[in-house]
Amino acid sequence: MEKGEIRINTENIFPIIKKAVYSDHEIFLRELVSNAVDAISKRRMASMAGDCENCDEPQVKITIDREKNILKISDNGIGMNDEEIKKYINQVAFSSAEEFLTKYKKDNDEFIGHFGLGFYSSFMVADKVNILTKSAIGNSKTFNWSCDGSPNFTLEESERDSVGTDVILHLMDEEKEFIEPERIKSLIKKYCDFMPIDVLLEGETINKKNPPWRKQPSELKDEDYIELYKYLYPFQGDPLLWIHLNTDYPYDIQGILYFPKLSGRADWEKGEIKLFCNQVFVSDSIKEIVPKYLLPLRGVIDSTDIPLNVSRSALQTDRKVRSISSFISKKIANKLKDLIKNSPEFYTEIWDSISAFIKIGAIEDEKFADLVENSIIFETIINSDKDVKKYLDDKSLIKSKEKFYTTLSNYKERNNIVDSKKIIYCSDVIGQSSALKICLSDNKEVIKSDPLIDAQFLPWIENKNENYQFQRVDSEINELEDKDSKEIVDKDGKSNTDNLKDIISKALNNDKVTVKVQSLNSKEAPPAMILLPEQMRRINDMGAYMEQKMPGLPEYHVLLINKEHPLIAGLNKITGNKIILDKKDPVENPLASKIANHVYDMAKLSVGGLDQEQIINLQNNNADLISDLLKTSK
Ligand SMILES: Nc1ncnc2c1ncn2[C@@H]1O[C@H](COP(=O)(O)OP(=O)(O)OP(=O)(O)O)[C@@H](O)[C@H]1O
Repeated sequence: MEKGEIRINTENIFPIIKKAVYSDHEIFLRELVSNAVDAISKRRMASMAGDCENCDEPQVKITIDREKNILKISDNGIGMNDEEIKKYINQVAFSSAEEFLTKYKKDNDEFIGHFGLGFYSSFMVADKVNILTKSAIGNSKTFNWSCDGSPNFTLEESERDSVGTDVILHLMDEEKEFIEPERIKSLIKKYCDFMPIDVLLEGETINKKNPPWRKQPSELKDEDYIELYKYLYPFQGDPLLWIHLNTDYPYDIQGILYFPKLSGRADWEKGEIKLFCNQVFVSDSIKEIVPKYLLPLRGVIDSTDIPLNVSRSALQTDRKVRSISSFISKKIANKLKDLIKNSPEFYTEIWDSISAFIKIGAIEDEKFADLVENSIIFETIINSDKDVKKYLDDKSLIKSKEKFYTTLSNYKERNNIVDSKKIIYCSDVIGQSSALKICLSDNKEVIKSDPLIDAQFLPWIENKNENYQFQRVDSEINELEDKDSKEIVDKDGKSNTDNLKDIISKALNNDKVTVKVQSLNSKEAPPAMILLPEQMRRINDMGAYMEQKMPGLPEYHVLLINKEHPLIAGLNKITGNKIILDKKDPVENPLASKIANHVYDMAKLSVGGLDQEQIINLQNNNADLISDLLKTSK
């Protein structure tokens, strides 16, 4: 058996390291400034252990020499001696981070660089790079390392006034954009804003410092949170609410997440949270750090615990990332709990804007679902004319701007719902108004559902918890029977109800429509209504959803005839003699047939079940019917 060591041909691997690892040329600046910041942290760490002097004023300076086409990044950090240059610079993929952490026994890793590759991104923009460096430790000399992008370097003694490092980039002709102060200024803003250290360009500090998310929430006012949001996301209006993440256990995570005020559809794909590592901007398009349903959130997450890949433009998707992501969703769930408990009115004001996030989150993530169970609310419609005081005093209702809101469990408790009794909901106050009025006059409480998201969310709740059953307000109407109303029975034993059913069924001549006759004692009840039995309607809705169209009126439906209504009573009367006697063809009475069809069309019209052509027909038939009625009323 032969054993050996795999070797890498530097000539071939060098171009890969220089070009392939990083996608964007501009990130060389982020890498070099991060190295400078790390060097300053290392110097501070070493000085605390008494190994060197700390610098008075840590800073990173960027200088441009237009004539010579040189960009210089200088720091007053720890610097390097010749041995360290050979170890950390000449050996690719060798970082000093671990050694520092071990040597100075630091548990919390505050360094940005770990892979030992970042420095080489400078060869994406420069055809020659010099490092002029003087170590802070011992009485070190200054060294000048130079490399033209080939695997060959030179290292010689040199001069530098003080401790620290200059990285000198001789820019390629095609990368001359990086000699423009405005370009560098915008890169400093992008990558160095909120760094703990001043980054100067031509003597002027360019970066914003003191990130608010590093402060204690008690030190910040609402205005501070809003100001940061507006700085990060200009022209976006104020955020709805924010969550200040500020923990060191189990993860070191600082940050502020905002629920934006979204106009139109939420962008569920984009991911606009800015990721920082130790106050150094890493990326604004990292998606894995929050669960997918929270992607429309904005703001900042700053953590050294997030495992970045080499290019720092993506995450290593591992258990830790998943665990951080569920930690963040837990924090959000806790914030919602806190708001509903302590600021219920404010919560109802923002609820419409955040409910889609929360409901989709619950559907997608079981743990989140359990956490937000009692933070999911519905506007609820009650017949407050009857006993306003009772409702106003009811602690299980949230009152806000003349509206009432409830959680589902409170609804159940308030309405004494056990076993088979269902939660009644209304998805369209106008389209379902007849049924809604009847329910309210029967003292039922009706929750308002969102026609889009709840079409998915309510069946999901039923599936998850068999104690919850929902029924749309127009799926069936309880008989509001007038106890005194007497049924007249003819010689064949047929009642008014049977006769009406016969007459109308014959007149409609449509076996997909089930005619049901009931007494609806409510004053609000119309002569007839379309009812859509719950399961039948859901199947229809689902079909429409699959075909991506609006669910229309299902072919199969129930026509509920209210025999208490004067119109129906009248219909009964005019057919009383003729039709019941004439068993062969009960709709021989053309007026009765026209009235029955009119009643049906009006019921369909009120649920939006007539198309344009049918509406025109309705107008013609109406005119016809009224003419007939006028003839008979001479
Ligand atoms: N400005 C500097 N001052 C002092 N040491 C530096 C400086 N720049 C680089 N070094 C040393 O060179 C090493 C390699 O740097 P490089 O940027 O290639 O990788 P890194 O920063 O350690 O890791 P990463 O690839 O994750 O950025 C660093 O770990 C550090 O020891």
